Amino acid sequence: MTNCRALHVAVGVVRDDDGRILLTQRAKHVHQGGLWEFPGGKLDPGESVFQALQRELQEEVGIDVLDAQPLIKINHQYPDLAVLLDVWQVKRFSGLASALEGQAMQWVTPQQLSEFDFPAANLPIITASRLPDRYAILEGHTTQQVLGHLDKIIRNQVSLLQLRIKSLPHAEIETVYRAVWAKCRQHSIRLLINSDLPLSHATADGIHLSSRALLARQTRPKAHEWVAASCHNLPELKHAENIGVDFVVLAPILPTSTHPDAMSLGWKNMTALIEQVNLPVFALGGLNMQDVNQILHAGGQGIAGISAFLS
Ligand SMILES: Nc1nc2c([nH]c(=O)n2[C@H]2C[C@H](O)[C@@H](COP(=O)(O)OP(=O)(O)OP(=O)(O)O)O2)c(=O)[nH]1
Ligand SMILES: [Mg+2]
Repeated sequence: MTNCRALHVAVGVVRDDDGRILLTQRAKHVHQGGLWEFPGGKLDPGESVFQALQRELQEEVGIDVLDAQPLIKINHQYPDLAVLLDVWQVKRFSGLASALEGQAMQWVTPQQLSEFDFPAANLPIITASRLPDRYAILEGHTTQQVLGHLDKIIRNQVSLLQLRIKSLPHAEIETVYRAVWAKCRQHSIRLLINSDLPLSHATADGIHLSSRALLARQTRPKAHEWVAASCHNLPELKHAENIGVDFVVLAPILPTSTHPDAMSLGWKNMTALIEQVNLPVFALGGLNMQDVNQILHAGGQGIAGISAFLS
């Protein structure tokens, strides 16, 4: 829940043309001093987050933010201070970044982020900055249909994929997995395997827990680089956050053609739920690419979908 007395801070994830991210080091004597951070600072009275972001990045690193979109909101209670970190992804900027306040500054790859010491609130920001705004879910009734869907997903430049294939005949699952994994490696797509599939020893980039599998666990599954989970309500979201899941899919947001009568959350409940966890949340159900902007402004990481990427 948003804490009204929390210090509202605009934070920028700035990337250069090679995809490296800008980090600065906080001065020794300030709150969270000596730790590395994404540049940014407190909102002035009456300022929007975007205006504060523009001002702070001009003051701290001398760049002009031309375009930015929300990435994630973090509510964090430090022993001495509550903060609301409103983290935006800078899409376009002008000027050459330089450390205008005498602070150390570095451009680092998303992989290198884990080598730096950040304030405790920053872990989900780092995760969010390593994730795209689209998460495709691969389904299909036949091997041919699944592989056809995968080709369309690749053409739509999706870089994060869940192998779900629950509608596929059992005997075909292993063969389809092999073909999908080979294509994912070829196209640099991160692949997560749904925990309900009989593929527990298969190699992939991670595991996607069904909500049932999520609730059955008290700890994060080991030996997976990425752990995601399906959630439908606050207890599931909180459980995912508590056991250290990296990101979640929240569903269903809108009614779908396959489940027209199922209860859906709607935009308002979705926004309220996302606000209560510090996790990257993909929205799923009845959504299409035109909805991405609304999802981002509601605090979500982006859109997940089975059919959204098949056009
Ligand atoms: N900018 C930034 N602040 C962060 C991050 N993580 C995190 O916990 N914080 C906290 C530390 C501070 O309590 C607060 C940001 O305040 P700040 O010291 O940057 O604010 P400011 O730039 O307006 O500073 P000043 O003008 O008062 O010197 O948010 C982060 O990644 N970036
Ligand atoms: Mg600052």
